[in-house]
Amino acid sequence: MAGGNILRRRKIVVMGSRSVGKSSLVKQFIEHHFADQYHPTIETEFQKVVNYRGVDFECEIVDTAGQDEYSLMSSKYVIGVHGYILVYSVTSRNSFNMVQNVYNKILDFGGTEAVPCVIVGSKTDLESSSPNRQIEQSEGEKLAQQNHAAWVETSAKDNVNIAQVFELCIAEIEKGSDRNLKPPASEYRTYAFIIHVFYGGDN
Ligand SMILES: Nc1nc2c(ncn2[C@@H]2O[C@H](COP(=O)(O)OP(=O)(O)OP(=O)(O)O)[C@@H](O)[C@H]2O)c(=O)[nH]1
Repeated sequence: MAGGNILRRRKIVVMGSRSVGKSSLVKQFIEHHFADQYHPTIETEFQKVVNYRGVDFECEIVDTAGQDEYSLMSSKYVIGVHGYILVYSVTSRNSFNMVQNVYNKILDFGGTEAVPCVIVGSKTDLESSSPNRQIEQSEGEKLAQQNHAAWVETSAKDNVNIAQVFELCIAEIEKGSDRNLKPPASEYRTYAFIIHVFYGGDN
């Protein structure tokens, strides 16, 4: 391998309510542009190499369609995923509440107590115009602390803190590898199956 570098692959899923600016965040990061028009996302995957502390991480970034309280968690957003970016708009209380809802569903589905995560308050450029800010910075920080997550506010329109979101996510993922977290339930099931096959399950 050139220069002895190991390319580390990391899968990151971007979730949150509809229209909070998930696609705009990802597109600003990958393609360096912002569009005012709203086109609801189906689901899109992007690849980008993120350098964090001198190490290259090949990131697969999944931009999801947006969730509401009735959305069911899918295994494709849990199995093989290393970290999450959970987005709310600072102009929407509903979207802020949805972050905890989505985070809880991820934990329930994975059977784990925490996942590497960055909580993002988007659209800060709108705070001085209409609609005004509904979520104070202190509320965002508190939510992140309660969930052992990182937190940052962004504007995709003004390109504020966009790259930081992805660097923070890698940082949380790397921190997570030291946290000695309980493996997800799906892994327990795999271990149980292997033990059953190799050592017999009749005793
Ligand atoms: N002013 C401002 N508008 C933004 C910002 N980010 C996104 N928007 C606008 O908000 C609308 C929704 O943005 P999207 O990026 O499509 O939101 P999304 O979360 O991907 O939406 P879904 O695909 O429905 O989940 C669009 O009209 C964007 O132009 C921002 O930082 N500032």
